[in-house]
Amino acid sequence: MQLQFAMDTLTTEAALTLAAAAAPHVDILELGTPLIKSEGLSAITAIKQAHPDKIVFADLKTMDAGELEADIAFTAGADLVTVLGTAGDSTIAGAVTAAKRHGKGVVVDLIGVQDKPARAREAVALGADFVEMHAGLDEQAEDGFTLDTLLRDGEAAGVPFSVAGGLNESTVAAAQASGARTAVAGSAIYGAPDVAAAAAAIRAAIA
Ligand SMILES: O=C(CO)[C@H](O)[C@H](O)COP(=O)(O)O
Repeated sequence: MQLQFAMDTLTTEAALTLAAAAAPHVDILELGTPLIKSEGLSAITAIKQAHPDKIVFADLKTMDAGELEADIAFTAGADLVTVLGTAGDSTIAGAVTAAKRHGKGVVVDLIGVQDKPARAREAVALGADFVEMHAGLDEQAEDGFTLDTLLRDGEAAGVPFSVAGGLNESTVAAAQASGARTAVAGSAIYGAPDVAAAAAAIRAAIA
């Protein structure tokens, strides 16, 4: 199972520090949406140049202009970009067109989608590499949030999926057991006092 580190920070400098600490333990370095909004495409280039051996994931959360937004992120150095599952099919298809031109990939983020298994199948039929079963930071803070629903949706989808929703050392094994191809961990790593140790502990839990 791949481990993806979501760097939800606001400066390229902070992201480079986080990436340097966690890189030995993770497969995918994700530039979180706030980082890309704060620093722009240059942050993607900086992370790819510092870690050419890692898969660089730009969490664009694209909702429109799929081909254009994906194209500029791939040109900047991204290997994977996200498009929202709530976007129209043509937006997903546009991003897939850009991905094919660059030899890169598209992930469809199902944050906020009601019927995640059904939209997951549609996204993969449109050419997405995989989908992200995702409960965002706000949803995680709501009363009654549980990871179980996400994991059940992943199992039901029948297509390749990642899981993101506050995964940590204690819960990541459940994501692996659900059949997820990738576990996404953000706050459990970047919020830890020892970033390298936190990434290593999550890796060890799914080794
Ligand atoms: O995309 C995101 C929020 O929209 C986060 O990067 C994702 O949820 C992973 O972070 P965490 O493990 O803290 O949930």
